[in-house]
Amino acid sequence: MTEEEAAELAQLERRANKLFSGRVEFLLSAPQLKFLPEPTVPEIAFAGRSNVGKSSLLNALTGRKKIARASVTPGRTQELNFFEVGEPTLFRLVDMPGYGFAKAPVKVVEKWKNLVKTYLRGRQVLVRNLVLVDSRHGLKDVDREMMKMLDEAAVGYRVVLTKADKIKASELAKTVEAVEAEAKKHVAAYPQIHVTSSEKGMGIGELRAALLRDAGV
Ligand SMILES: Nc1nc2c(ncn2[C@@H]2O[C@H](COP(=O)(O)OP(=O)(O)OP(=O)(O)O)[C@@H](O)[C@H]2O)c(=O)[nH]1
Repeated sequence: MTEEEAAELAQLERRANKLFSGRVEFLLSAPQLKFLPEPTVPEIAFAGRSNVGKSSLLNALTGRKKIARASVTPGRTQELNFFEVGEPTLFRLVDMPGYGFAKAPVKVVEKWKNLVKTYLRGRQVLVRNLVLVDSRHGLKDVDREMMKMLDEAAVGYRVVLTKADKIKASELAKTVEAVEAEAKKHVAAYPQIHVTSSEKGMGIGELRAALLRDAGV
């Protein structure tokens, strides 16, 4: 990276930090597609297995303690939750229901697939997706299914490792390498992945800056 590029990135990060610490507001929950908000601004959606740390990451990004509910009961949310960022609203963050919950009844899984697939394929303002993956576990088949679904829907996505504080640096490096190698094989995935810890604030500034770029603001 040249000095100029580094300065530009630092400036973007400062702008992103300021924006995320400003107005971030819950807009609505959509249990069905007919409840989606008007497609007036770009949207960035968050996906991941139940308990991956999605609510915690949303809270860390927005600097709030509980804008999104962090839960101890996996697989609870079955709606798309919309949060607005900026005043006036510049873009939205969309919390998608967690997947891969082993005890979920077939009907719940079907409902999830239907809602998520249709949203991903049909939402014109959806500019980016984040696929969250637990650093300790790496990619699971359910994540690969999600990535395939995004490839097919032609929605570009970033793979984000969560809970990086929970494993040793050497283990983390191995996981990063393995996940990046796999991401390169997916047409819609960014080749570089993000490493984060909501608990320690690791990778949060960089991810905020990336989201600003994605939203084109
Ligand atoms: N050590 C550590 N723990 C984390 C981190 N992020 C989340 N956790 C913990 O992991 C558990 C699950 O986190 P959530 O943020 O509720 O996960 P979720 O993906 O929103 O879960 P669902 O609501 O089931 O979809 C909680 O006990 C969090 O405190 C992190 O960066 N580091």
